[in-house]
Formats: sequence, structure tokens, C-alpha cells
Amino acid sequence: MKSLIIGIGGITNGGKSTLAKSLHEHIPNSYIVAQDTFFKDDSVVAVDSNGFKQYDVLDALHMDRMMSEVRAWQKDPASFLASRGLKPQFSRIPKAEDKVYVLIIEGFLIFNYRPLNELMDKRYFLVIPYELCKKRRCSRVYTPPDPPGYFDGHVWPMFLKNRKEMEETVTDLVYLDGMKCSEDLFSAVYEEVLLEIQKQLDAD
Ligand SMILES: Nc1ncnc2c1ncn2[C@@H]1O[C@H](COP(=O)(O)OP(=O)(O)O)[C@@H](O)[C@H]1O
Ligand SMILES: NC(=O)c1ccc[n+]([C@@H]2O[C@H](COP(=O)(O)O)[C@@H](O)[C@H]2O)c1
Repeated sequence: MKSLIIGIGGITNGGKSTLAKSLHEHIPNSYIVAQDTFFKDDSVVAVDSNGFKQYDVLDALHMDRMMSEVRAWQKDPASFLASRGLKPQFSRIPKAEDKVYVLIIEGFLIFNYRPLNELMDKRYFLVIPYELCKKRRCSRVYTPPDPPGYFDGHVWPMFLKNRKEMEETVTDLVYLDGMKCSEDLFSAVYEEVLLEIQKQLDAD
């Protein structure tokens, strides 16, 4: 069996998890590793001079644990899925995508962490403008919730900084306009992933 790793990165509330879930639902033998499940406990997240918790930095995440999960999948995707109670899926009429295990890595800082970035076969980066990002972010409740002024005082400046750092080191990013409807975003990426799957199969 072959395997493929797809990165869905981008701005907070850009639509990463929505897109990752749709891909997962349509791709047999796929699995999502979501970066936001690896945040450190609030008690150990650093605080800046304005009292804002520094959540939007790699240091706020257990990247070592995230890497272990990805490496466990890479080592043996079938056993990895089986250990999570998931059985390999085969369509009644076999399709190309049945034959390739696909890992979807989703998160706002996945391309800023070099060891993780290096593993990706394809990199997508969702972007939305400031106003829309602020609007979507303000209607979402995190644990802990954003304190007043957090978007402009921490989230947006860190997004600009992290994106700049990423663009200095990462090539082959495919930018996606997160203002497009979810269906259009899904179809565009899904079509490309199917082509990547076919490429893997043709590589024999
Ligand atoms: N393409 C889209 N168009 C409009 N709203 C969207 C779109 N994608 C996601 N959303 C909405 O934006 C919010 C954030 O989406 P989500 O996928 O959780 O973003 P992220 O994982 O990047 O933080 C949710 O309310 C979701 O329903
Ligand atoms: N434990 C958590 O999940 C948690 C806590 C505080 C802030 N956040 C926020 O999560 C964001 C990243 O996730 P999204 O890209 O899904 O928005 C960061 O901007 C960060 O400020 C998450």
C-alpha cells in the first residue's frame, strides 16, 4: 500500500477543519491529525507584557507528541488505523483512492514546524481577509475563551509574523481563498488529491 500526506494550513478560522473533514469523508483510508488537539495546558502557556497568553506560537503546542502521532501513522498506516478501531475500506467497485493511505494534517502552524513540513507531499494554505477573520474568530469560543482585545493584541500580529516566517522557508504552497464556498474549496482540493493518488500509483 502507498501513502500520501496532505497539509491543510492557514489562518485561524480560515476553514481548515471544515475542508479537512470534507476530504476525510470522501477519501477512503484517510485520517486527520489536527494540530489544535496538541495545545499545552493553559498553566504552562507563556504570557506577554500585556497579559495576553501566547497561544499562537509553536511553543504553546506539544509538537513532539504531534510528530509521534504522524510518525506512527507513517510507519504502518494500516496498523495505526486498526489500533484506533478503523478498518481498511474498499469500495465495491475498486477505485484508485482505495489503494493509497492518506494522512490529512490540519492546523494553523503546521508549515512553521520544519520536521512536520518536510513530511508533506502537498501543502494548502487557506487565507481570509482581516475583517472576516476577526468576525469569524469573535463568534467562536475557545477553551480558554479569547480575552477582550486578544485578536488585535495577539492573534493577528502573530498570524502576520508566522506567515512571514513560513514564506521565508516553505516552497510549494498552494494558496486557497477561504472566502469561496466550502463546496468549491473542497472540489478543487479533492480533484488535486485524486491526481496525487494516481501519481503515487503510477510510480510503480
Ligand atoms: N468556505 C467557508 N465559507 C463560509 N464559512 C466557512 C467556510 N469554511 C468554514 N466556515 C465557517 O468558519 C468558521 C471556522 O471554520 P473552521 O473550519 O473551524 O476554521 P479553522 O479550522 O481554520 O479555524 C466556522 O464557523 C465554519 O462553519
Ligand atoms: N486549547 C485550544 O484549543 C486553544 C486555546 C486558546 C486559543 N486557541 C487558539 O486556537 C487557534 C488555532 O486554531 P484554529 O486555527 O482552529 O483557530 C489559535 O489562534 C489559538 O489562539 C486554542
